[in-house]
Amino acid sequence: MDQVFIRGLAVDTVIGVYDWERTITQQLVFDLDMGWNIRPAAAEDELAHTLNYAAISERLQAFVEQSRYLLVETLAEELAATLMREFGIPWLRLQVTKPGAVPAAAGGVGVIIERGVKTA
Ligand SMILES: Nc1nc2c(c(=O)[nH]1)N=C([C@H](O)[C@@H](O)CO)CN2
Repeated sequence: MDQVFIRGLAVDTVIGVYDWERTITQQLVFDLDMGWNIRPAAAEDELAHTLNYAAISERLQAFVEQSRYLLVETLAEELAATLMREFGIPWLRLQVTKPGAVPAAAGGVGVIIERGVKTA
């Protein structure tokens, strides 16, 4: 299956389990791979036939900015379900990185989820 992707999309939001985290915003970084057959869009050179990564990025930013979850797990699940429903995405892989959470972890910490069905 072909994929449309978004890498390193940074969004500030309220996230975290500790009291001090409820009073500040922190940066999260999103990497998203979305299964899609891109051949129809390529054949007709037509945006309407593919996943519009700009529109999906905007929706992701809006969703995350207004969210107030404790866990990155919950945010990932709810965000994935929302994007799949609204954009008709059949399969996705979503990585949510919380860069500042563990200072010694230079590459950040977070979760990766895959949801939906990846067809050939
Ligand atoms: N698996 C997870 N572990 C932790 C989370 C989380 O969301 N998922 N969150 C925290 C704290 O909020 C942490 O980020 C504060 O530095 C700890 N572990």
